[in-house]
Order: sequence, then structure tokens, then C-alpha cells
Amino acid sequence: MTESTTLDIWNPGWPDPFRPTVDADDEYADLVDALREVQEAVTRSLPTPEAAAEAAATLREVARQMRSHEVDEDTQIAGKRWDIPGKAHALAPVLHIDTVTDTTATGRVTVGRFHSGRYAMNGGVTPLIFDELLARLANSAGRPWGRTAYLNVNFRALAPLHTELTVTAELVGQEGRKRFLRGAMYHGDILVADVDGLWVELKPEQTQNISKDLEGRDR
Ligand SMILES: CCCCCCCC(=O)SCCNC(=O)CCNC(=O)[C@H](O)C(C)(C)COP(=O)(O)OP(=O)(O)OC[C@H]1O[C@@H](n2cnc3c(N)ncnc32)[C@H](O)[C@@H]1OP(=O)(O)O
Repeated sequence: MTESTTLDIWNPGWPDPFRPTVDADDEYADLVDALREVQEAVTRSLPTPEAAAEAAATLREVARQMRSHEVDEDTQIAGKRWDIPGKAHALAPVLHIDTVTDTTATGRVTVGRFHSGRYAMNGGVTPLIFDELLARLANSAGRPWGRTAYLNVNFRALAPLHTELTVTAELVGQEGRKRFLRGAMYHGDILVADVDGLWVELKPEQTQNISKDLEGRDR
């Protein structure tokens, strides 16, 4: 796999909760890499029942250890490492963002069997990748924070596993608070998916303490 160029494209307009609140060093990134390794290895395996039970006990022990270090969402590292591909979050495949200009962005991604549907990338994973790249572009160049309003994805061809795919994004228009983006994913010259997305700039009251907005809701 090609190593990425890391880009710190932190937007000063973004609210503080999106920055890690402790100095993150690579032990955190390594922990999430190890979690990704587990996800892929478990997906690819057919252990004996005894081996499955042993692994489950080990994983529950790791979960117990991590629960003893639990913090609130504003303080956690996962999803906050803008400087490294994957942002130290194991949900989506690791997207290597190579370029971000005021109106375009490009990246590369390779998925394994953990993100497979059946011998090709799962259809729910493609929007995750588009959301990551398009959101970075929508919210870069000093633009105030906006949220995804829609992502309309067209699947044009199977996206192969274990193969580097390129992803592109473009800001195609702005009307008031609305930012219209378009993106595409390629396997070599083959278009595997494209997307139209809308980001809506948040009103000041929408950027205040999101956890308060969710109080009392079943999350
Ligand atoms: C500090 C907090 C930051 C949080 C960052 C979180 C980042 C994410 O992960 S986003 C996750 C996925 N996205 C979401 O959960 C978003 C949920 N939806 C929302 O929050 C709201 O619907 C939101 C912000 C997108 C728009 O709501 P609101 O600000 O009230 O917009 P509203 O004033 O109704 O509409 C603004 C314009 O956008 C248009 N619009 C809004 N939603 C849509 C849509 N889905 N389709 C088409 N047009 C839309 C409206 O028609 C309107 O257009 P016009 O100005 O021409 O009349």
C-alpha cells in the first residue's frame, strides 16, 4: 500500500470539540490500527469453537480495559486526528487525503474483506468514503462548519478489494448557506461510483454544544 502524505487541513472556523484535547501521539493511532487489524483478521477467519471462545474472552478483556479509560466524546481521540489518514477512527476505511484546494480534493483508499459486500466493496461503505472527502472539502478554505444534508450515490461498477481506488471531490456551487459538491471514485480509469452532496452551513445556534441538543434523546 502506498504511504500517504499527511495533511493538516484543520479549519480554524471549526469548533473546539473537533480538536483532540490532549496531545495525541502515535500510541493512539497505533491502538486504532491494531483494532483495524482485529476487524480484518476476524472477518477473514473461521476459528474452531474453542479458538473463537478464547478470542472473544481476550477481546472482552480489552473492552474492559478501555472502559476504565472512558472519557466524553469531546475528549476522545477517535475521529479527531485530522493529521493522519483515518483520523484514528476504525469505522470507515483509511482514506489518504492527498490534496485539498479551495474547490477540489483528492484521496486514495484501499479496502479489505472487513468492508466487503461479497468480493467487492459493500455499498454502505462507499458513502462513508465520499462523506469523509467531500466534508473535508466543504468545510475547508476557512468556510464555516456545515453538515451533510444529502449524499446521493450512484454505483457504476464493482469496487475491487485490496486495490487502491482514487477519490475526487469538487465544490460545484454555493447558494447562501448551501454548498453543492460532486465526487467520483475510480479503479484506474474505471468509474466505480459518483456522488452529489449538499452541505448546509450551520446557524450559530446549531454550533452551540451539540450534546445539549441531544439531551433526552435516545442515541
Ligand atoms: C458543532 C456541531 C457540528 C456537528 C457536525 C456533525 C458532522 C456530521 O457528521 S453531519 C452528519 C450527517 N448529517 C446530519 O446529521 C444533518 C442532519 N440535518 C440537519 O442538521 C439539518 O437538516 C441541516 C443542518 C442539514 C439543515 O437544517 P437547517 O439549518 O434548519 O436548514 P434549513 O434552514 O431548513 O435549510 C437551508 C437550505 O438548505 C436546504 N436543505 C436542507 N436540507 C436539505 C436536503 N436534505 N435536501 C435538499 N435541500 C435541503 C433547504 O431547502 C434550504 O434551502 P433554501 O435556503 O434554498 O430555502
